[in-house]
This record gives sequence, structure tokens and C-alpha cells, in this order.
Amino acid sequence: MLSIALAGKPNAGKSTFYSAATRAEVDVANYPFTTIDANRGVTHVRTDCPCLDRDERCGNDNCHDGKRYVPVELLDVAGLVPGAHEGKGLGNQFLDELTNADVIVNVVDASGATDEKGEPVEPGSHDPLDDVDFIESEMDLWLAGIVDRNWESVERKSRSPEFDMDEALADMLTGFGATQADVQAVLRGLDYPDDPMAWTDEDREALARDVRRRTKPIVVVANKADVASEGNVERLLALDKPVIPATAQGELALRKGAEAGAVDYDPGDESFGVVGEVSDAQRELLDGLRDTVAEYGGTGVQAALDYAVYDLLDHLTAYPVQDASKWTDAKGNVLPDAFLLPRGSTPVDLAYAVHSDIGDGYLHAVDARSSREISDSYELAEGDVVKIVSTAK
Ligand SMILES: Nc1nc2c(ncn2[C@@H]2O[C@H](COP(=O)(O)OP(=O)(O)OP(=O)(O)O)[C@@H](O)[C@H]2O)c(=O)[nH]1
Repeated sequence: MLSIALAGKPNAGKSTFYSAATRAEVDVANYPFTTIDANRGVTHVRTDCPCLDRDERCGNDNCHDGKRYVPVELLDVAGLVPGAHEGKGLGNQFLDELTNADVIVNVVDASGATDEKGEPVEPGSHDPLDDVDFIESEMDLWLAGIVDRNWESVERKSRSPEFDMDEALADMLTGFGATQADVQAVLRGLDYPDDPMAWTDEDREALARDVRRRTKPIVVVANKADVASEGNVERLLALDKPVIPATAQGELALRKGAEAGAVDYDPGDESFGVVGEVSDAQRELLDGLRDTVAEYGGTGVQAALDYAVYDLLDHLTAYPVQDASKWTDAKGNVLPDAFLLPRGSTPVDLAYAVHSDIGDGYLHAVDARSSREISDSYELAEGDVVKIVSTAK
């Protein structure tokens, strides 16, 4: 399962984001590890369900009237402070937890009411733009430290006649989620000495920075947009990087309200309605939230998760079925499964994602929309419904 990590300074709103995003308001019963431990859970990205192309909704637990929620893992990493890569505030341990993530959501407190350590300050007196850069540089410096510590082994390997720089660096960085292809792509963009002995600290830092950018892309969440000081959100949006204004607290309130039947809202909706009994205090909160939601086209929580997976990681959703005309599995469930795959994936990749042990049992695939056989090299598109024909029972 793809893994998204929340990073940010203390008090930025990571836990609120996590708790809003991982509530079991859509059925996650198929995934017994919903909460593996305190900071690892399952959330969902939202896409259009292929059942929208049919007369009837599919009725899948993860489909709300054509809004399909596809599970991904969410990690809530404890707050990072400047100097984390040197171990400040248990920073090394927390940075280490980011290793397992495919993509990072950097939760920034756009209110400007907490300093870089997350301590409350006069609202507007701290510039949230500083927090964007420090998380990135802590991650870069931390990886540079790992590269430094392991450099001797690269130097040792370089004495062998079979030495291959790509391979040696990929070996060192595989724990960080870097493949040999990643290392090759990064090295292509760098000017570096062939002999590892001749690498300078700057060479290693550049390597770490580019590998980090490639393997841990970041979307910034400008959280607490509901109480952000004048101009903060706009200045964050003007940065040359993806930034999504959000209110994690608002999302939490809406999901709780929806669970209680008081609010008509599905995660990622651009608006909400009050449909049940709410107290005066709740009504006031929801009225306040309405402005923020209207201004930013939603609470931003679902938007950030979707952006991380569909844009930054460039994934698509494919739906394997056994019956190509009814779009069902053997038990008659319509569109039972949704798989997230990197763009460029083929029906063969989908077959492996569904049956890791398929081996050479794959025969061919059928596009369930057209009922036509598709070639093994066909590049899947978002929302494809595919029947895999294999020798497997
Ligand atoms: N106004 C407003 N407050 C928020 C929002 N999100 C979180 N908060 C508040 O900000 C404070 C910190 O939120 P947390 O979710 O605990 O922050 P954290 O980043 O997990 O903090 P650490 O656990 O210390 O790393 C809490 O009082 C939240 O209620 C938001 O969108 N708007």
C-alpha cells in the first residue's frame, strides 16, 4: 500500500490532520491493520468511481454515490524542530520514520501564531514560510548524514575492478526507498568525480538533496487557514512548490458531524450542509467553517492526500474484475477492488499487483468497458476496469 507521511513542526496540526483523515467513516474492514500503532493508520484518496458510467451505483463500501475512496497508509510523525537531523528533539528517530513513506505532506501552521518550535507566539509574529524550508532542509541534511556515514563503504567498493557507482549508491540508498533508476537519474543531473575518494561534502550533500527530492516529494499543507494572519496563505501559495490551504480542524468537525448524521459531507466535498440537530456552539463553528471551505473549495485535507498520490506520485486507479460485463468478482461484488499504480503501468503490472504469485500464468487482459482484449503493453488510464485472464484458478 502506498504510504503518505505527515511531517511538520510541533503544533502545526499533524495529529488533527491524521485523526480527521483516518476516521473509520468509510468501511476499512478489509484492511485489518487499520491502526497498526498510534501513528500508523489507513486513510483514502478520492477519485471518480467507474460506476458513474453505469446506470446503477456499485454499492461498494468505499464508494459514496460515485465518489470512490481508495486506501493508502498514513503515518503521523512526531513534530520536527530545527536541528532535528543532529538529534534535537529526538529528530533522528522521527526523521527515520519518514524513510518508509512514498510522499510527504508537510503540515505548516499558516496562522503564524506558533514559532519554529511550535511554541505559541503573538499571532502573525512568526513567518510560516520559514517552516516550509526548514522541514525540507532537515530532511536533506539528515540524508546527507546517512550518505556521509556510509561513504567509506562506497570508497571500499571502488577499489574493486567491478565497481559501479550507480550500483554502490543504490545499495546504500535502497533503505531510503531509492532504486537504481532513481540513483541513475540523480547522477545524470549532477557533476561529480568518478572516484568516490574525490567527492567533497558538497557533492554528497547535492546527492542527498536530489535523492530526497526524487524519492520523497513534498506537498505543503497551509494548515489553520481558517485563522491565518493576513496574507500568509497567499504568500505560501505564491511559492514555487505545491501548497494546499487547509483546515484540519474543520475537516475533523465535518467528519464527526457527518458520522453523527448532523452534517451532509463526504471527504473532499467542496461544500457541506447541516441536516440534523446541532448545538448553538456547533452551528457557530460550522458557520465559521463555511467561509473557509467556500474560499478554498473544501477543507484541503482530502485535496492534499489526492494531490500527493495522483499528482506528485503520478498514480492512477485501476479496477480488476472477474466478470467483464457485470464488473464483478466471483461473489458478485461490483468493482470490488481498486489498485493504485504508477502511471505507465500495464495490465501485466495490474495482474502482478492483484496476484503477486501469478508468475507466467498471465494470459491476456480485457478492457471491461469495451469488452475488447487489450495488449500487454497498453498503458492503463485512470478508472480502467480490467479483467485479467490467467491460468490461475
Ligand atoms: N484554528 C485551527 N486550529 C487547528 C487546526 N488544526 C489544528 N489546530 C489546533 O492546533 C493545535 C495543535 O494541533 P495538533 O494536531 O496537536 O498538532 P501536531 O502538529 O500534531 O503537534 P505535535 O503533536 O506537538 O507535533 C491544536 O490545538 C489543534 O486544535 C486548524 O485547521 N485550525
